[in-house]
Amino acid sequence: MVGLSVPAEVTVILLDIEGTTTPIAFVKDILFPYIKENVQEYLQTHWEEEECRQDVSLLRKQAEEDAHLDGAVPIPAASGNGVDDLQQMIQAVVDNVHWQMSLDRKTTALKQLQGHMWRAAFIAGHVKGEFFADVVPAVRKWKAAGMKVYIYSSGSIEAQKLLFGHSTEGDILELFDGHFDTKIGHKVESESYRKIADSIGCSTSNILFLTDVTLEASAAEEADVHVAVVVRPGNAGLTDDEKTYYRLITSFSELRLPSST
Ligand SMILES: CSCCC(=O)C(=O)COP(=O)(O)O
Ligand SMILES: [Mg+2]
Repeated sequence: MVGLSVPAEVTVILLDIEGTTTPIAFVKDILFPYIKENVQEYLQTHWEEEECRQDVSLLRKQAEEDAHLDGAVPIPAASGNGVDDLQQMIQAVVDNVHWQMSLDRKTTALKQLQGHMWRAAFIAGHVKGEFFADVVPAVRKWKAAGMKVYIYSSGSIEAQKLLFGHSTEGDILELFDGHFDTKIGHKVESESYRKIADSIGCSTSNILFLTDVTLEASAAEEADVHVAVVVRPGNAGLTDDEKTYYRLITSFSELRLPSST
């Protein structure tokens, strides 16, 4: 039979976003350029607001942790010395954000700011979440079959909700039972998957995780989570060993649930 049989013990499907539900091109060509082009103006406009202050404070803490990295951009503490000081500080934050994005870093600090910046664009309808054509029909089918479906992405939970709540398919947030981001842990660490299972109230072996990134698949597998690697147009290529080792799917429609014929 064509497709991938989902083990009978699986009751939860956990989905990555970029490269799994959503083309990498949408994130890299639409969402990320929006941040790079607008971060300076965003900081100028929102600097005094509490949410923005917290974002900057988290970025500053991250910059301190990153100080040992090649090319790291520090964010000085505020000295309160007037307009020049403020402009220098904003510039440092802009440079830090650009530096982190040039490395496609998945820090909680960067992802939190990005989520806040995308909010206006999604709500105004300037940006709409995009999904591969098989995604929404498959998720509906899984839900009808009694599966729980969760999202686990490096994108902040707030950004995830914007993507699914303001999409080309309308508001499809109701299809998901919950969301996880890097606040629970990084996707390449197996402990994150144990914490996710605890939070859902199931065993790790009840979860099937779908992702495009083999490092994430490997971390999940180490925690006894079932995994399948999703191969989509525009995704990074896999080595021959990875192609042999992992169960691969090119569409969610290839998954065969235990009760499916
Ligand atoms: C609106 S979700 C933003 C996606 C994002 O910022 C990201 O880093 C995606 O990473 P993923 O873990 O989904 O591959
Ligand atoms: Mg991904």
